[in-house]
Amino acid sequence: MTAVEYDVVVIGAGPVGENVADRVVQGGLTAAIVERELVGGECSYWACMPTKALLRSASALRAARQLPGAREAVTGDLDAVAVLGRRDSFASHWQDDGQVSWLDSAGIALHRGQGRISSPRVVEVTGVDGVTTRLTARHAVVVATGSSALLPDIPGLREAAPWSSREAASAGSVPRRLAIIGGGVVAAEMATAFAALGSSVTVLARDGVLPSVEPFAGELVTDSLREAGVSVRLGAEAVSVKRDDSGTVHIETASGERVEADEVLVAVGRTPNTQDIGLDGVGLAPGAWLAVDDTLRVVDGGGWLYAAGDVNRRVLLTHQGKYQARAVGDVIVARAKGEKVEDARWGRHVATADERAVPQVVFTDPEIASVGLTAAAAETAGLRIRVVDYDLSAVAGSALHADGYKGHARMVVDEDRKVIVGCTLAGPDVAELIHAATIAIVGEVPLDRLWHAVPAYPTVSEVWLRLLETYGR
Ligand SMILES: Cc1cc2nc3c(=O)[nH]c(=O)nc-3n(C[C@H](O)[C@H](O)[C@H](O)COP(=O)(O)OP(=O)(O)OC[C@H]3O[C@@H](n4cnc5c(N)ncnc54)[C@H](O)[C@@H]3O)c2cc1C
Ligand SMILES: NC(=O)c1ccc[n+]([C@@H]2O[C@H](COP(=O)([O-])OP(=O)(O)OC[C@H]3O[C@@H](n4cnc5c(N)ncnc54)[C@H](O)[C@@H]3O)[C@@H](O)[C@H]2O)c1
Repeated sequence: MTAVEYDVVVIGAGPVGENVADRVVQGGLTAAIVERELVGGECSYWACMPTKALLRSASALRAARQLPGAREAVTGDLDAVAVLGRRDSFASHWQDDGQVSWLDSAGIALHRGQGRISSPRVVEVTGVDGVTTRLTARHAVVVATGSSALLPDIPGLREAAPWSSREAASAGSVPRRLAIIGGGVVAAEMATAFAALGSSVTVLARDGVLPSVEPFAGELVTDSLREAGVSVRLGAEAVSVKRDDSGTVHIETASGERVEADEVLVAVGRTPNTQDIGLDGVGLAPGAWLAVDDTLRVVDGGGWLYAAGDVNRRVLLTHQGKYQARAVGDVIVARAKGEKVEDARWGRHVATADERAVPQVVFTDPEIASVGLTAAAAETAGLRIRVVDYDLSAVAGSALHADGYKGHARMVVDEDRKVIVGCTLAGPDVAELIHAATIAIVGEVPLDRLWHAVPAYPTVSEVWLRLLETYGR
């Protein structure tokens, strides 16, 4: 067995692992990264990038159709083959050469294969050829193995060969009929995409559509999916699934409804990739999410084991995982060099924004851009809040942006501190607006001062002025 020593060994070369390794190398340490599939991870090939590529052309087409003059210039329907082709290039045709070159240029050593922790600070990598390499980390091992789609225990589901988000994101053709089990982010985005691409889509949304965002946002998306011809069945729970000999999938719900489809996509959440990474050898439970302390060190992990990104379950989003990666990389370097660890709230070595300042954009029609707490979450957290709502279509910039612009904005104010703790914007092209709210929340900018942040006229951002006026001075 070959044996190599590095300062830091990272398991998983998704966006998070790559950023951890880069950060420690920039800090003057050596790093190796272990990857069993493609360097770049879920986000690059089966999640963020391909799904957003699937959605973007339809969104541009909708925008053109909402404008007289442009509408008349649109002479055909969405070209599904061209959309899938553009998606292929955004997934780099499922080749990772570009990312491997980047690792090289960043000075990070790549070991391909399944990584398993065999003893403290030791990772064994088994390649496809069965050859094992032993990597010893002088300072730290970082688990950045991400998550996989969860398959619920519904009779017949596994045998029916369902799609997970991977098959949806990388689909080579558009099924005539697509059924989706789940109503969360993946379900809402993929229903939007495949309906636009020409599928007849049915969504079985047991717990509602986008139940974790403000209720008005989920309602707007539900209405618009229905307008696009999607059958959205709220409260419907799939209880049995069967694929017959002709390939048709039959789904039965708890209330006895029956749905037929050519493919069924299961989108009911994620499970951590920790089943086969050697956790039992260091006294941790295989298959469990990895709990971490404020500096992202694994609880009961001996002090040398860290976990960042999806696998620690703090936030299952690329940008937030990369934010954690910067903190982890820096804290490993600080500890290795005996430097001061800055672990107070908002310190350099902690990911404080994970708690209450996480932005997310759901690329549905309308887009849902949110950051921080919903009104319900703020109340559950015991905050004394005031909810400020504004009709986004009443803003001059929105009316100009598209005829019949439909949208809504909500700001949640902590009345004791007079700062914003949450914001949700629902409307066409609101994605780029949310960073202003993120800054206000992270910066804890007092409302009195926000009055002096004047949005340009006539932009959709003027909703900020309207929200403040509605709140009152
Ligand atoms: C359909 C879909 C769409 C999404 N869209 C967005 C979006 O628009 N914006 C957003 O912010 N987030 C989005 N997400 C979430 C985002 O994809 C994840 O939060 C992100 O990929 C997490 O990054 P990660 O590095 O933690 O894990 P991953 O990207 O899962 O990478 C982990 C890597 O570790 C490797 N690995 C695992 N175990 C081992 C092992 N034992 N040995 C070696 N290698 C191993 C895997 O092969 C993988 O390459 C989406 C998710 C899905 C499912
Ligand atoms: N644009 C984005 O930022 C984006 C896009 C896609 C995915 N993601 C990330 O990927 C993660 C996974 O997305 P997801 O949609 O799979 O999970 P999710 O947690 O967003 O939604 C899963 C939904 O399935 C429901 N559910 C759970 N078990 C069920 C069952 N047995 N039957 C029916 N419904 C059930 C849940 O109530 C929930 O609403 C999310 O956490 C999200 O952060 C982000």
